[in-house]
Amino acid sequence: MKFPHDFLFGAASASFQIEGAWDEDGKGITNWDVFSKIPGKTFEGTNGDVAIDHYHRYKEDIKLMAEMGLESYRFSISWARILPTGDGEVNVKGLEFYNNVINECLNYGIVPFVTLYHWDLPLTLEQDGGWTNKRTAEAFVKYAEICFRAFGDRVKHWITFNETVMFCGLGYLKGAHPPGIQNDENKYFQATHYVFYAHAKAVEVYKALNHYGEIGITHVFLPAYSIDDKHENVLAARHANEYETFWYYDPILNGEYPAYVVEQLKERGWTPSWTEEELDTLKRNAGKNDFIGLNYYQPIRVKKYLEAVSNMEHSRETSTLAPGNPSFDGFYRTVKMEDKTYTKWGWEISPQGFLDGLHMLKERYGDIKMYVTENGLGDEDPIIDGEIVDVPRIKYIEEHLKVIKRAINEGIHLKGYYAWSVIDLLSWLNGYKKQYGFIYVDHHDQLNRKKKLSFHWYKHIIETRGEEL
Ligand SMILES: C[C@@]1(C(=O)O)OC[C@H]2O[C@@H](O)[C@H](O)[C@@H](O)[C@H]2O1
Repeated sequence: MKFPHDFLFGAASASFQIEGAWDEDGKGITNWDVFSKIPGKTFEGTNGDVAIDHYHRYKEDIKLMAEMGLESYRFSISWARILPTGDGEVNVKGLEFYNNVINECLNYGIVPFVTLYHWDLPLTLEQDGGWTNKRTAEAFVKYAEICFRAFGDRVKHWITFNETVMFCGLGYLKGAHPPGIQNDENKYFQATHYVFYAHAKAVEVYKALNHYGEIGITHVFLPAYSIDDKHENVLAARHANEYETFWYYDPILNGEYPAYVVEQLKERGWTPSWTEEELDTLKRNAGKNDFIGLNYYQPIRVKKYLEAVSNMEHSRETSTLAPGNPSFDGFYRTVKMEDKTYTKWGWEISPQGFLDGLHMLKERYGDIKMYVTENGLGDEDPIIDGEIVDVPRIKYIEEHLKVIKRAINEGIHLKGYYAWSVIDLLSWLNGYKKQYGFIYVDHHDQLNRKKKLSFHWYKHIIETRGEEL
């Protein structure tokens, strides 16, 4: 049986990770332009100055996507190319670049699926408190409206934010992302709240424009499962799901925060300084979301943790989501299980964990449309006689597509799959070592592109609409 005719087979990227041209054509400086140049912050000192030079090679890259038969391309816009100072004057050359990318996609019949924020924040806003300052939320809404008006005649699929838990958690708890703050729970929860507020306002603005497209948000999907049936470990899994999933999905889809977390924040003095107007904005716009984007890579296996963790010392290594670390509040820790399989970076490979988690989401949020906006295998791809033979990636994606097809047959409202990533690109914490792409980039030979084995495999899957899976 084939995937439904309206199911989109896609692949994804992000501006900072592919574009380069960090200071070209009027682009403003971003938080990552600065943070990635602080010694020790990134793997082998990699930064986005050149990345894979997509800014100059986007026509070649999109042509390769068309050769793969890609139906949709998810990419992000760099805010600082559009508004170099975050909320000041528009940079026309920034609009021009993304108009060119969008038009190139449409020339090949590739559906553009645009992420407005994938972690690269204009530096002026970061320096003024970043997401802990309401100014940033208001600036985001201005930026979003400029993009809706500039591209909305051709872009009909919009994602406001990518993985809020990552840029807020790594920014204010682990310190592995800008602004590099560790263990500041107040800033962390405040930042997440202003992101949700900015999202709700942007949805309201988009709907008022009557562009007849769709808008949503992309969250990490990290379903937590207890390592066994012990009551304390089952409670630990509930706690993990409340803080890592429901805290993120409830304010978007239900328009209010999960009571379990709100109560505990009150007890611990971590409640954001939210206003009635902000909370009402969440409530008023929750029903206007057209979809939720899920970035699924792995579940987490948790057990109760019994030690105080205040002022833990974090590092890039403890921020890679590999199991073994305690939660920020010390309530649980993740566990590497003997009977599971893991990637080279210690992420569990569990298509079943995804299927079980999808049913958990449907139970809590109903029939909301969902896209898998990221899924893929980070690996060091084997090269045999000059060919990139990334069989593990083919197996990983194949198993997850099989589960997605099964989920659809079990009534889960899934409408598309975007592999991370369309092309090998710069990883925030892993430089160019952790590859995800269908297309190889040769950093030893002028960033030349080369089709991997998975490129030809995914092309076949798209052509046959996954009938054999
Ligand atoms: C942490 C990590 C990784 O490097 O494996 O997770 C998978 C993928 O998620 C994306 O949203 C990030 O933009 C991309 O860089 C990747 O980041």
